[in-house]
Amino acid sequence: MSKVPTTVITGFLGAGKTTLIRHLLQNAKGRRLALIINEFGDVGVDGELVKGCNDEACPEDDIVELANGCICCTVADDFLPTMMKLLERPNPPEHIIIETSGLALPKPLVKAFQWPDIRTRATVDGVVALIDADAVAAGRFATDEVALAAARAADPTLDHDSPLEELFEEQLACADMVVLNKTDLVDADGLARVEALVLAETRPGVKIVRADHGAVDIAALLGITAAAEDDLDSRRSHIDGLDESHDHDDFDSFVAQGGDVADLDALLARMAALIAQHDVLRIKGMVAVAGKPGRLIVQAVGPRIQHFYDRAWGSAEPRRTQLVVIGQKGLDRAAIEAGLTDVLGAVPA
Ligand SMILES: Nc1nc2c(ncn2[C@@H]2O[C@H](COP(=O)(O)OP(=O)(O)OP(=O)(O)O)[C@@H](O)[C@H]2O)c(=O)[nH]1
Repeated sequence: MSKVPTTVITGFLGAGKTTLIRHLLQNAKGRRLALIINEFGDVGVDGELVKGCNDEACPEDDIVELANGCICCTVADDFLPTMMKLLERPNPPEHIIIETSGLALPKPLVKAFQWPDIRTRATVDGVVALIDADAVAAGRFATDEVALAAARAADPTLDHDSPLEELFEEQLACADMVVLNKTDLVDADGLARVEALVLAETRPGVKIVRADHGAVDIAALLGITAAAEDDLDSRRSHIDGLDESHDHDDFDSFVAQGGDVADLDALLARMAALIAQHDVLRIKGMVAVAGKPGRLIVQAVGPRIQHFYDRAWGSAEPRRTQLVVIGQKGLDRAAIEAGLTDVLGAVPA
C-alpha cells in the first residue's frame, strides 16, 4: 500500500501560511488534497479563508480544523484521530497539507508519523517553513547581540533565547524547504541579510525559495519525498532530551467581541495605536461594518494592517465582530479591550 504524502507548513504568526495554502489550492492541477488547519486563537479564521477556495481540489469536507490548542501539544488527542479518519476513507486524499499554528513546534508533529498506525499509511513528504522576510529584516527574530550581552552581564543565569527567536530556530531546524515570503516588502540587501540568518539555522542542503504572497510552484512544494519521520535526529529542537512536554506560556491570546462597527477607519486607527502601544504580534478576525452586506476580514501582522470583504453575511448569521489578539506573555488584555470597546459596537444578542 503506498503511503499518502503529507506536507507540514510551519512559520511564525502571520508569515503567510494561509496565503500560501490558498495559492496551492488554486493551482492544484487536478490533485485531490486534504487540509488540516491548526490555529492558536479561538476563532477559526484560516479555515474560513480556505473554504470554497477550490472545491474540486479540496471540498469543504476535506478541510479539518483543529482549534483545540497548538497541534504539537494535542497530537494524541486531536491530530492522530483526524489523520486516521482521512486515511481510512474509501477514497483517501492524494496529498495531505497540514497548516500548523504559528506557535507550533514542528518536530513533535513529525514524530507522530512514527506511530505504528500512521507510519504504514502516511509519510511526511516535507516540512516547509515560511519566513516573514519583512519581520525578520526588521529584527524581530534575530538576536541583537549587543542587547543580549548587556542582559547577560546583568543576569548571568540568562541562557536562553527570546520566545520569538526560539520558534524561528525551531521551525527552521526542522525544515526541508524554506520559503522567504513577503519579498515585495524587503529590498535586495534586506533579503540577503534575511537569507544569511536563515542559512545559519537550517540543515545543510535545505532549499530556500523566495516568494511574494506565497506564490510557490506546486511542483517544488509537493513531492520533496523527504520522509522526515525517518530523519528526526538531524532536526535539532530545544526540547530534545526533555520529556517532550512544553507549553505556550510565552504567549497570550484573547478574542475581542463586538457587533456592527459604525466607523471602520476609527477601528483601524485604534488597532494601529494599540498594536504599537502593547507590542501586539497578531490580530485577525471578522468585522461587521454597519450598512455593508459583506463580511470584512481584518489581518494585522505587527504594525501592518490589511482588510478585505470575503463574502456576504448569511441571512441567519449574527453580524458579530470577532478579533483574535495575540501577543507575548503579559499582554494587557484589559487595557486593549478597554481601548477597543467604543469602536467595536455592541455584541448582538
Ligand atoms: N505584503 C505581503 N503581505 C503578505 C504576503 N503574504 C501574506 N501576506 C499578508 O500577511 C497577512 C498574514 O497572512 P496569512 O497567510 O494569514 O499568515 P499565516 O501565517 O497563515 O498567519 P497565522 O495563521 O495567524 O499564523 C495577511 O494580511 C496576508 O495578506 C506577502 O508576500 N506580501
